[in-house]
Amino acid sequence: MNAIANDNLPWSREEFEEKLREKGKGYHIYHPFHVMMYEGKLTKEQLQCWVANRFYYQIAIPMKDGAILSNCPDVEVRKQWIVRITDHDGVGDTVGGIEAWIQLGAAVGLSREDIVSLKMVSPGVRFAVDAYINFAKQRTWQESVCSSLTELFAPHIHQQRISSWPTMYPWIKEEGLTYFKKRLTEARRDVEQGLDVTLNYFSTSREMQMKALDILQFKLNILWVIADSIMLASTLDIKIDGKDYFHQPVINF
Ligand SMILES: O=C(O)c1cc(C(=O)O)c2c(n1)C(=O)C(=O)c1cc(C(=O)O)[nH]c1-2
Repeated sequence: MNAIANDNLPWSREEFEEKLREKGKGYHIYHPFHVMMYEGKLTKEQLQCWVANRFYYQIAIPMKDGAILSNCPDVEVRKQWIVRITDHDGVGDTVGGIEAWIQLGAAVGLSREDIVSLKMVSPGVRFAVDAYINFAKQRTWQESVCSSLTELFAPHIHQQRISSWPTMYPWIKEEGLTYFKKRLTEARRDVEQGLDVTLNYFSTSREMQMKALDILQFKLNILWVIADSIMLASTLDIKIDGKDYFHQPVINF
């Protein structure tokens, strides 16, 4: 077998997983805004801006997972996947991730209304998050499952916040960390399922494996653009007619 032919063979399951994990080099943990957050360099207003904007991602996740379920004919996959929705929405009296995120808002000094009104959400964040939901609506369920694999890298960023915030931002109330503590275990469980589906479905050819890497890159880009938009919205104080430029309603020309 010559070298060219070898290039076209699918990677082994282990090699493929390694390639997916290598994508972690582009995770938003390395975005300047998240680096500043970890290093304690954000102001209270910047952290509030991040919490209010990220809420738009939080409420999108169950809708994205609902879209995956609607495209998935496999009962066994659905039985596991549905837990992702209740993780965020809650079940009965058990508080879910969305409510925990509102509590994070309170811990950084935002009211419930500040958060749920979405009035602080920048257009760039809306655009990026909506692209994630649309991807899940339009693509096969396996491709959408693959796009969730940024969660491979999420426990690291959650752990960073749990470790650094008490020292770097002592003014944040302790309940603010509840969401991240909750996600540590949930994300590890989610990743096992997502990785298993991806390694099975995309392993039929090198071309399919490359497609999976592209999908993961698409999702990394979404997270990166969310951080870009939040950084811009929270760093620049641009006013037009006395109103914040980033929160302008529709402008009619
Ligand atoms: O705080 C973060 O940096 C971060 C990143 C990600 C991610 O990597 O997509 C998720 C979360 N948090 C998260 O809390 C969460 O519930 C979640 C679900 C998903 C997904 O794609 O289904 N990603 C993430």
